[in-house]
Amino acid sequence: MVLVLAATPAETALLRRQVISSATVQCGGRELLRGNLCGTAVVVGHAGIGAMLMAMQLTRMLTELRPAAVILCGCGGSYPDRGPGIGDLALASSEIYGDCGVTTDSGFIPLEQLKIPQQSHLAPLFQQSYKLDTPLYHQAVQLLPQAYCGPFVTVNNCSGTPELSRQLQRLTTGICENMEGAAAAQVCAEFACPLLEVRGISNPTGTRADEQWDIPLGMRVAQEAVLTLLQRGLLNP
Ligand SMILES: O=C(O)c1cccc(C(=O)CC[C@H]2O[C@@H](n3cnc4c(=O)[nH]cnc43)[C@H](O)[C@@H]2O)c1
Repeated sequence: MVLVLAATPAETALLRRQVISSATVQCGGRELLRGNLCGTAVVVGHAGIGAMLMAMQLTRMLTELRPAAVILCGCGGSYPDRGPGIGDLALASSEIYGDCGVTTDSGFIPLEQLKIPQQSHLAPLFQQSYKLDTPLYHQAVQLLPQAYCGPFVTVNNCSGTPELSRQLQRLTTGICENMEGAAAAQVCAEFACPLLEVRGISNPTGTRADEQWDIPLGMRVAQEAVLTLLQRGLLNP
């Protein structure tokens, strides 16, 4: 079974309409949809917005459901001057915590570079980025040749100004900003569960101008990509 996961229900509405032989299952007091999507056994669920809710809900789901893999889908922002534009599809080769660290007069210091003692036998090590270039990712790259592929950046503080946007792009070389991916990658790494992250671009980062945002389009593009992947035999070669 594959767990198809998004932050919000709007990001799976199209997928849920296509699930057949469906039944509702409970996880942590929330409803998930179990069934068959394009010939693949799936559970479709939602974590809520942001890294904390993603970590909490995904931990529950992996513990209770034990999926063979997770596909995280949703909308995301694209950094200026690089890669995808609105309505394009993006696949994550890695996930980076973009704003975990310290902002100083001389720039941003990633948390991983601070001299905080960590003891892995007592607590999990903090890791700034997670590689997602697994066999699942490489299969998806082949099945979705139109997709932009590269690092994704997860933030709590979204880049609503051109300055912050450019800074994050320069520091990370990311192609897509979001609020959940690195947390999903961290939890999946802990559980040794393969993760694929697929996002449709809903907006450029650095602007809040309404005419530059199309959230329904970003959500649709990501879901259509999930359908294409399953129809083309991802996980069922
Ligand atoms: O109102 C704003 O200026 C604003 C800026 C960034 C994001 C939001 C959201 O409400 C997005 C929440 C939701 O969508 C994903 N998402 C979509 N675009 C972005 C983005 O440019 N930066 C970060 N996250 C984005 C995100 O994964 C959340 O689930 C509002």
